[in-house]
Amino acid sequence: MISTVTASGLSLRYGGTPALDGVSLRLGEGVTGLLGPNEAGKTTLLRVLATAVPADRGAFTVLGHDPATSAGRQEVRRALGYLPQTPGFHPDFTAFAFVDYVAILKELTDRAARHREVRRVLDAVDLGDVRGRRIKRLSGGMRQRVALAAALIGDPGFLVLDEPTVGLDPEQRMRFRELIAQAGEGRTVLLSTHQTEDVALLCRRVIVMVAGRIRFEGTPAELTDRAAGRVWSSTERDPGARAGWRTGTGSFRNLGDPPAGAALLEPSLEDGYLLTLDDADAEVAA
Ligand SMILES: Nc1ncnc2c1ncn2[C@@H]1O[C@H](COP(=O)(O)OP(=O)(O)OP(=O)(O)O)[C@@H](O)[C@H]1O
Repeated sequence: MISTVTASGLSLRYGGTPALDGVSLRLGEGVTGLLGPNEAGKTTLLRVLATAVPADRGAFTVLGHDPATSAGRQEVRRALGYLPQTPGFHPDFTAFAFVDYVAILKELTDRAARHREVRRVLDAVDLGDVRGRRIKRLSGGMRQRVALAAALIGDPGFLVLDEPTVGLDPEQRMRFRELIAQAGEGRTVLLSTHQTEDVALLCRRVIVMVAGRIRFEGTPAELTDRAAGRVWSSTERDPGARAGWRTGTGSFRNLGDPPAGAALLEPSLEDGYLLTLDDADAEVAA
């Protein structure tokens, strides 16, 4: 993998709590999923990489630019498209006016060329027909697409997406996944999500963060493999399981170290993720 984004030893404390605790990573082209429980530090990592907040320690580069200097920071921002967790829409703006406003901030000064670019990104997210509609009259899924269009302005080489599929219905989520997969062709995308299906279906690589640290980095198949031979079914809750839940069929799905003769099940990416979190807890407790 050719690295397009590299980070080493990124740390950031809010008061006494480390939100990032020595994060080192390498990203390449394609979509990398960022999974982790609430408060793991995912948003903080994305904000640091998007140069919205500086780290206390550590360094990173984006497409060869080092944001430690103001000239480098400017280049990183030029190369960046950022969809934050809560996009700051002005509800009375039309979709076109909002994306145009972002395009102005991204230094697209020629009006005609800028308007062409705004139409291009709105068409790319299938909002060409409603570009004149006010944002307050758009559905939640459409608003997310407006935010994605804004992030795509200027064809950035590094796209940072913070939980873009939250609150979308399954059909909208599927459509959004397609758009993100398309966006991942030829550029580096870092996608924070709580949806393990998002990662299984569209990510080339996956990072799991727990308590400000990276606990896993690899392919979705490697994360799934962590649960190989560690998922089994039983008719009663297995007290020896690290985690277990009743499924729709009434049987229990158990994770951990199976008893002899257990009925092993095919692992999912979610199983691998849950066991990675549990292994991390065990490590902290040890
Ligand atoms: N601006 C801030 N001021 C103080 N503490 C903060 C701030 N931003 C984040 N934190 C703290 O840093 C830690 C990491 O938060 P962060 O939002 O990065 O986690 P997250 O993994 O994105 O969580 P979620 O999945 O809930 O969005 C948390 O303990 C959070 O309370």
